[in-house]
Amino acid sequence: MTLVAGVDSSTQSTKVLLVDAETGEIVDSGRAPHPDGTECPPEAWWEALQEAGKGLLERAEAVAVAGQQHGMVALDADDRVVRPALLWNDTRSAPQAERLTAEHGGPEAWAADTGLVLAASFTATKLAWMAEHEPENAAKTVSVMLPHDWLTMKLRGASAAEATTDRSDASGTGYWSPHTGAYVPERLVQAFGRELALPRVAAPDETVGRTPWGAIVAPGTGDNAGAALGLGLGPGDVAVSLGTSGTVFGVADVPANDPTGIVAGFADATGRFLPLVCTLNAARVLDTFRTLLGVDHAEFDALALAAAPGAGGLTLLPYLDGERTPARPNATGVLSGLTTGATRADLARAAVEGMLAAQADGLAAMTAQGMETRRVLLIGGAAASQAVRRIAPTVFGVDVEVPPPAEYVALGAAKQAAWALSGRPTPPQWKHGDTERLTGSAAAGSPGTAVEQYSTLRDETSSWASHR
Ligand SMILES: Nc1ncnc2c1ncn2[C@@H]1O[C@H](COP(=O)(O)OP(=O)(O)O)[C@@H](O)[C@H]1O
Ligand SMILES: O=C(CO)[C@@H](O)[C@H](O)COP(=O)(O)O
Repeated sequence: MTLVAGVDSSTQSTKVLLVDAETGEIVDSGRAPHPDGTECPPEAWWEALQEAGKGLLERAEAVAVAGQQHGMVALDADDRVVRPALLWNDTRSAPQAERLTAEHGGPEAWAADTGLVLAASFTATKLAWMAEHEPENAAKTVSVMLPHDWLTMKLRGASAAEATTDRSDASGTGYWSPHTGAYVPERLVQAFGRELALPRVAAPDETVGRTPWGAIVAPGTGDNAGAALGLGLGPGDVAVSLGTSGTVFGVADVPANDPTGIVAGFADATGRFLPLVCTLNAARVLDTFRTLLGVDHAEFDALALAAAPGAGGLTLLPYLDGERTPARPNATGVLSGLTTGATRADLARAAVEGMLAAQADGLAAMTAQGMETRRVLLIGGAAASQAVRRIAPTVFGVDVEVPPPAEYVALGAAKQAAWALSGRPTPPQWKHGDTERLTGSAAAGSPGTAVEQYSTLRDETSSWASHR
């Protein structure tokens, strides 16, 4: 049996899958946690990769790394990390996002040039923040790359000069064009004040190097593009991924061009495109309320499912760690409609409904961008929640399909590794088990539903100074 390994270096942990290259059957897996926080020394990801991949990686004939998008890994002339990586969910560069947008052509020009309207998540704004706030670190920086680029370089034992990235992760920087497939050096200079060495953008199925044990290394990819590849998304398929981030995405033949900035014009891992909406708050919203209620996952689900739809009028605006969609980087959560009649069950239900309603906004934005939605697939850590599965169709107003539980990002990375190893023109078509289909009754947005409660509160709070 030919084995390949797929790595998902995501926000909270590293997951490694060892997979049969022919069938996609998962033979073995490992996992290791990452430190908490919105900045992280890249060495911690490398240690987690060693731990999660112990006894697995050396058995693989090909390896690929998918990773959390956008994180700024800045390196000096000796390829040493200059400062802890600023992650996609770090909102400190929101003022730089606003300034760069205003000073250099406005949202339309950025969307046309880079597929993105700048938000604090994107790498360009993090570079601008470092240039403004840490001039000594900025002066030392000679190259910049993304988490999966850095890990891929480490796996190959390569130097920064030899480093590679892929289209999907390059498309989340703010200095790469999905239209031309090339970097846009002027945008990088506008952000950082000067040029920097950037990783070469490899072809989707390229072999970019070898590991010390002789396995081939594929280019890797951003985590959402990894999930799209792992799921084998086709026309009309839209994935909703509930990890630290909540993401709504599908594959397309042309890049999105959304001057409102809600839908990002990313590229995918196969040569196509990946329109995507991202919220900063998803699985951790449930973690926070679960901890406050002092219950485990199963007890939390039972509570949420015991409450009536609408949670007795209790409504959560789930922007606990600031928010990207809508663009409220300094926002905090808001709980509205609290009465003496509120129950623990209402509180759990409000958390689930508020988190899902924010994703419903993402689905609506994808439709507004012309993305056809024939099937909604629910994945990510919080898709394991029975409450999320049962409540999602009622909040989204459409049936939801849950694929068999798996780490689809790591599976996508493994599929890319198998593709590079095979030398074939297209990725392997691995079969998954059957999806579970869940049906809801309430239509999204109709009066009295969670979406209506959420959107009213969302709009009412838009004028709050703390939410602008
Ligand atoms: N049964 C469950 N119910 C709700 N949330 C869950 C459940 N199992 C795991 N999670 C949550 O999923 C999250 C991790 O998901 P994951 O997709 O790996 O995140 P990330 O990709 O951001 O690292 C954690 O916040 C965890 O608490
Ligand atoms: O910023 C984005 C997408 O634009 C996030 O989706 C990150 O890529 C992190 O993903 P998770 O670790 O939450 O899966």
